[in-house]
Amino acid sequence: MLYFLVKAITPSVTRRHLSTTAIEQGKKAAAYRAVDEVVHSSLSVVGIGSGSTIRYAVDRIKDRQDLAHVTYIPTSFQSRMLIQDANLKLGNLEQHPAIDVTIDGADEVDSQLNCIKGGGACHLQEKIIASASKRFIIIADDRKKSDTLGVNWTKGVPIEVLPMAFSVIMLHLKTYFPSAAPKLRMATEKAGPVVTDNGNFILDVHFGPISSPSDLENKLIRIPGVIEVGLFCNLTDRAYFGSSDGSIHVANRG
Ligand SMILES: O=C[C@H](O)[C@H](O)[C@H](O)COP(=O)(O)O
Repeated sequence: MLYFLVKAITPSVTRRHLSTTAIEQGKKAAAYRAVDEVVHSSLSVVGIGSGSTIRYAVDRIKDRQDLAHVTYIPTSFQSRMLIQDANLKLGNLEQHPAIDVTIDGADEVDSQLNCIKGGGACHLQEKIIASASKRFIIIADDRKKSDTLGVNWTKGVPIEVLPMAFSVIMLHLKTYFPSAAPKLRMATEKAGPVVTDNGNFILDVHFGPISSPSDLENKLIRIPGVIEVGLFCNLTDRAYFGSSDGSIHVANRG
């Protein structure tokens, strides 16, 4: 009996383990290459994104003695902790409103390098830091590459909203986009909704394939109470997509 049980369980466990490892290898390869190519010792201020991929970029940066003088600007609580734990110089936007380069992850990236971001609810600060950066670089495993936003990332576009406005915004969204099914993002280890680093709520909204991300972004940002939309249009200069075999696809904005 035990033999059959072990036999039945083993293959799926192994497959899941392998695929997670493969994804992590892709993230790491993209992050290492991006740091090696874009974070030069001539830079003074570097923005650090949020999420799981950026951890590898910080790992690579902390091993570089020639980057010890650089000040790093975080995009979230998580990113601030990463900078501090790596003993890198932590800065803020008040002191450094102009950033040389920012590296960040993404949930989906289209062929024009427009992105969906905010899977970790960090897109408000990320977009502010991206807008303050001379160069904005995306790192991701190759699952994130897509022809059209909304196809690979099926959790919806994250929208950060003022808490007192969330139900009004949901009503507006249902009126303007009847099939969008906006959902208030709920926390998993806390009762109630996810509360962002800025004290706001997140709505995840399904628009299907997004043919014109910047038109959609412009419509959504005009809804009163919407603070930021997780669509990053015309911001990314270059994207590094890593595969499990270590190969990397580099895409530049045309
Ligand atoms: O809110 C989170 C950020 O936008 C992340 O950069 C994005 O979700 C990608 O995260 P990961 O590197 O974990 O895929």
